[in-house]
Amino acid sequence: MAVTSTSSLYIGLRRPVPKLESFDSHSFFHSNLRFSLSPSRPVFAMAASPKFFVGGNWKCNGTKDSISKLITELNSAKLEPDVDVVVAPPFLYIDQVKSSISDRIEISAQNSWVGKGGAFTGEISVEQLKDVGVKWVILGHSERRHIIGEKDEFIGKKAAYALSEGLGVIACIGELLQEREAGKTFDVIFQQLKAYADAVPSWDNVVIAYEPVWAIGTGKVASPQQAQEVHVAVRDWLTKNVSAEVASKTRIIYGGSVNGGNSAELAKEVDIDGFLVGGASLKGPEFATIVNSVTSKKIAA
Ligand SMILES: O=C(CO)COP(=O)(O)O
Repeated sequence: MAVTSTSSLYIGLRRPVPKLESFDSHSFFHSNLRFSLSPSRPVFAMAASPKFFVGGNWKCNGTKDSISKLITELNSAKLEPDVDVVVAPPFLYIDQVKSSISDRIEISAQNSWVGKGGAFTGEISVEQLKDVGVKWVILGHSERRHIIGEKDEFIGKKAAYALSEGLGVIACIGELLQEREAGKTFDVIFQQLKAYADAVPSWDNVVIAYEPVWAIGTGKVASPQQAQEVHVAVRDWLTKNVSAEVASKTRIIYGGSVNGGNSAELAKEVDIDGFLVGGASLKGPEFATIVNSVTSKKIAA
């Protein structure tokens, strides 16, 4: 079986397995072969590992000058090749970013209109985003759900429309602190997932971003185990409600207080396929460190 430098293979085994020096709690490695101990990627589902994906969500931050400085930092950063790297500037600066950032980095929008453009004051259409070279859109972010009031069904429709026009969708899900404390984390994220699943015809261009709301902008990052537990649940939900193939192929990335100091530990978890980064994506060198945490997934034998 061919193994390329840009893909690893997961060969899942069910726990328990003997503890060896080269093991962490979820996986061990031999060259490009990846042996997963995750029940979510079982032995019979041998599949190429999804490519690591790191997005920088700049939110409503930046000026022409600060963005120009950030682009200079990103353009000179050494980024591991085996990672999809995406930045999401505010709409107003997309053109500036597109015309000055390295082709290595793709552009995402932070939102898009639910259908074709027209008389929708203040909105930006998918067609317009494509026109200026945008490849991705972040949808269902908790700040749009909880501050602006966007609902599951509306978000699902946006995702379906963006996908139908050829944009990739970074589909956010995540629970509030009180929902976690009430033991409702899985109910909430499954309901959010169902709204996407009911609307989208295909998951080919979807990256799921699990962003617990209590971890966003708070400095309280989820522990690697907390994030892994939810990512496994998401993958299991996809297996049962969409297909085993979609469950195995879809990138599930984590967001919420990710920084250059915690990304490597999080990246070791077998079901964490990358990150959606807020505050730390505004600093070029730190964002590069987070992108490069993909190396902690690859331990040469
Ligand atoms: O909301 C986020 C990314 O979309 C995460 O934000 P922080 O990394 O600032 O916590």
